[in-house]
Amino acid sequence: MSQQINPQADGGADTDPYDPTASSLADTVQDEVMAELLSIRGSIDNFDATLVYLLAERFKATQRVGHLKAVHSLPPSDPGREKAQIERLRRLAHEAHLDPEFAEKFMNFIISEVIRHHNTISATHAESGN
Ligand SMILES: O=C(O)C(=O)C[C@]1(C(=O)O)C=C[C@@H](O)C=C1
Repeated sequence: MSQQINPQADGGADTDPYDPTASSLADTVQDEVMAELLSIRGSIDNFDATLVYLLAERFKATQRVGHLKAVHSLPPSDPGREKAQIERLRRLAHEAHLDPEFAEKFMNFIISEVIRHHNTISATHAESGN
């Protein structure tokens, strides 16, 4: 349960400097409490790794959109699409008992980064003379 997903992500080399037991609490917490904390943290580590892989895949897809938009001289942002995405994600968040305000802020944070990437791709494309 507390095992990492994809423990061979470094190609199998035994060089991962990550210490899943790193903590500033060791001296202040009972052993049993620390054991339970570490067990829960094992799950948190797996969720965080999954989030990173999910975000990497999402950014791969949006990079493709960025190239398509640059080639066809389309604007980086699409407010109509964003409005629909945010409304949908707020609904999903509500169903999932996640704070819809947080879901919206998180989505807007990601989209603003995507638009920054789109602008970079567009500028590079323009420099290369279309
Ligand atoms: O679908 C697009 O047109 C995108 O550029 C992707 C994306 C997104 O990250 O989902 C980003 C910017 C747009 O304003 C809308 C959506």
